[in-house]
Amino acid sequence: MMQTASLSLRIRGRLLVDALDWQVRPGECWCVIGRNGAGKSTLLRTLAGLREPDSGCVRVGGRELAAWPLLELARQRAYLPQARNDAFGYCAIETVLAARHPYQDMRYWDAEQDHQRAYAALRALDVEALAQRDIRTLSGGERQRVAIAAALAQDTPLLLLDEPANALDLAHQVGVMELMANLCRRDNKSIVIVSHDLNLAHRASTHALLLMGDGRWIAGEVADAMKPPVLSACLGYPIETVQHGGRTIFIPAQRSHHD
Ligand SMILES: Nc1ncnc2c1ncn2[C@@H]1O[C@H](COP(=O)(O)OP(=O)(O)OP(=O)(O)O)[C@@H](O)[C@H]1O
Repeated sequence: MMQTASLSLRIRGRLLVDALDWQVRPGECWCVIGRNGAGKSTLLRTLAGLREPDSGCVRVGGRELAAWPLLELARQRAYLPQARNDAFGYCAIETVLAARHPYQDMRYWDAEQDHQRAYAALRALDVEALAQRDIRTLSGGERQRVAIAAALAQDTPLLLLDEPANALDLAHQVGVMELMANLCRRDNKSIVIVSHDLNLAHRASTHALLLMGDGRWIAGEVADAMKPPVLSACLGYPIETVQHGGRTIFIPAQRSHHD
């Protein structure tokens, strides 16, 4: 369970998020939606504990972020940043094994289990065959999948993912989002995903948090929060939905030539 209480975020005097009171419960998959610069990545970094709130607080498991010893916090939440500088000369399996570090001081744990978890994560992201490859020789999408595998291998109840489907081909975009939805449903994980793809987000999420860019925010179940009028206001472009095969598809409205 993750909670924010009166969380406000500011950058250079600009209010990004104003007094956010929000709860992410086990089994919930939240997508975070907003325009470029609305504050999505800033929010995720704050939730991960990598940035101080400007006011208010973030609690994980009922305890304020700052009160968690780092190693213990690393067993609570995994964070996939939007951009990475992949380390020099490491192969894929080593980067995923590094995510097991928070468990290595635990006596009941052994290296064999770490290997199993790491390989299972690579398998879940369809990159097991690349385990021995130098990270820098991987394609952008392959590297992104290895990074997601590392977040998964960290084996935390809370996952914070900044645009995980970035650079992925269509099949892997769908696959990754389905994997996340399943982790919520099956394993009761809490997941927060920043996404610019409304259709992918809608398909995988139970809830949505809309950042309006001026501090205002809207949080709720997808059926309520992802309605065209609010989404259009949030993204600054008219959005329509069509129903297709029982699914809701979001499309940018056609503007006439006279607009
Ligand atoms: N270190 C920084 N110094 C100055 N301004 C910053 C810094 N980090 C972020 N910003 C600004 O804060 C705002 C929010 O940035 P943020 O990365 O959170 O947006 P975002 O919603 O994730 O955008 P995008 O959709 O482009 O990823 C932007 O206007 C950005 O330029």
